Amino acid sequence: MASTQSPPIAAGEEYEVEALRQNDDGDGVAHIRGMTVFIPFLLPGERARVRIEQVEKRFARARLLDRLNDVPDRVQPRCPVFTRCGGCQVQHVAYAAQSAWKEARIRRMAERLGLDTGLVRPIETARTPYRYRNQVQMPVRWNAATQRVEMGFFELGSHDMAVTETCLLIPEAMDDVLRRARWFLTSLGSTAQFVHHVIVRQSSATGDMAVVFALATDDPSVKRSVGRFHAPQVAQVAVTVQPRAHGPVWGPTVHVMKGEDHLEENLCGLRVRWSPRSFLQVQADMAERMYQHVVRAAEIRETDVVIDAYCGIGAMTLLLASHAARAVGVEEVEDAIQDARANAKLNQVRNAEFVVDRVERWLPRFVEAGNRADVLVFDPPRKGVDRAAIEAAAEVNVERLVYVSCNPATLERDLRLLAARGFYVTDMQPFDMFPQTSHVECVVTMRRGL
Ligand SMILES: C[S@@+](CC[C@H](N)C(=O)[O-])C[C@H]1O[C@@H](n2cnc3c(N)ncnc32)[C@H](O)[C@@H]1O
Repeated sequence: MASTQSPPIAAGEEYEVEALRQNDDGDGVAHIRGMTVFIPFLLPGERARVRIEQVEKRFARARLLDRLNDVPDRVQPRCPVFTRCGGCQVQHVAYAAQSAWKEARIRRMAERLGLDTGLVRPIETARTPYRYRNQVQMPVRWNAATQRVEMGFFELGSHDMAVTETCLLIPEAMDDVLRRARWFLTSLGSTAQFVHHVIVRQSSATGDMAVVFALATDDPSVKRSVGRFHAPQVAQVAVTVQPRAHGPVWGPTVHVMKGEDHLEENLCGLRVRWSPRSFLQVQADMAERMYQHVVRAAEIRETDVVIDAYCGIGAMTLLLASHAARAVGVEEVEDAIQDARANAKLNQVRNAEFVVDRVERWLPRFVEAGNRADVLVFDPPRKGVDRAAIEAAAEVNVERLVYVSCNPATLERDLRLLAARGFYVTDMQPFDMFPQTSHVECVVTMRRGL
C-alpha cells in the first residue's frame, strides 16, 4: 500500500543546518528531521541557514541563504558566475582538498566493491588547476533588444544563460578568441540569431586554435558570413548545422570554411592530428601522464595483440603498438579514425590498425571470428561499456584489461560485471583531469583469474 505520510519538510521552509559530508556532485549533505538534504556550496563542518527548494521521496534540495562559519578548506571562487554556471561545482574548495575528495571517492568505490583500498594510488593532481582546458563549447544568443550577441553558460539543469565574458578553465588566448567571436557576431546583426554555440579548441603544442560555429540553419549565406571570422592564432574556421539549440551541439557534419582541416597536438612524443569531430582529452599534460600509466599498466610483451576500444584519434593505440606485435583501435566516429590512420602514418607506426565501428558490435564479431587478444583497453564515454562488449571481453581471452573511466558511477557498475567474469583489480589510479568540477578520471588495471 502506498504510504500516505507526508514528507517531514516542505519547500519554502527555512532551517539552520550543518553539512556532514559532500556528495559525489560536490554538494553538502545534511539531515533535517530524518531527511537527507543536499545543499550546493556548503562544505562539511559548515553551518548555514538554508531554504528547502525541492522535496522528493528520499531526499530534498535546499538553497544556501547564509553561511554561519567557514572551514579551512574553503577558498574564494575565482569565477563571478561560479554559483550559477553549471560547469564547475567545487571552485569554493582549495585545490588540495578537491583532489583529496576525488581520491576518497575512488577509495569508497573500492570499498563498496570489496577491494583492498591499498589498491588505490594517490591521485595525480593537475599542474594548473585553472585555465587547463583545450576546448570549450560556449552557448551564444542574439539579444534583439540590445542588438548584441551574448555569451555564457547554461545554468545547472536549465536553459537560462549565466552571461559571462570569460571562462577560467580555458587559456586566456581562447577567452580572447571567444570575446572576438562575440564582437564579430554582433557586427553581423540579426544573422547572429542563427548561431547557438561557438566552439573553440586549442593545440597546446602549437597554440593554434580552431573555431566552429554551431548554426540553427544551413543557409549558405549565413555559413559564408560566419566563415569570415578571423583572429590571431585561429588556424581553422568551421561550421556545423544543428537546428536544435537545446540538445546536441554538433550536427552530423562539419564544413571547414577557412584554413586547416585539423589542429596538430603533441602527445608523449607523437605528432597527432585532431579534427573538429574527433575527441581529445581536455588536458594534454594529464593525458600524457595517463597514457604513460596505461602503457605501464598493460605490461605489454612484444608478441602481444592489443585492442584499444574507444580509441578516438588513436594516440594511445600508437603508444601501445610501439610495445606490441599488433594493436587495433576501434572507434565509432569516422573522422576520428581518419585522424588515427593519418597519425599512424605521421609517426611511422606500421603495426596499428583502425576500425570504424561500435565497440559492442565489433568486439563480439572479433571473438566469433576466432580471434584472440592479450590486452584490452577500454576508454568509453561517460555511459561506460555496453553489456555486449563486457561479455565479449570475457570471451576474447585477454590476460590484462585496463579500464580508463571518466565516470566513477559507470566504472563501478562495469567493474562488478567484469569481476563476475573472472577479472580482478590489481591497481586503481585516479587522475584529476577536470579540476574545479566534480568529475574524476580513473584508470583501473585488471588481470584475468584462472
Ligand atoms: C573518452 S573518449 C576516449 C578516446 C581516446 N581513448 C583518447 O584517449 O583520446 C571515448 C571515445 O569513444 C567513442 N565512442 C563512444 N561510444 C562508442 C561506441 N559505442 N563504440 C566505439 N566508440 C565509441 C567516442 O567517439 C570517443 O572518441
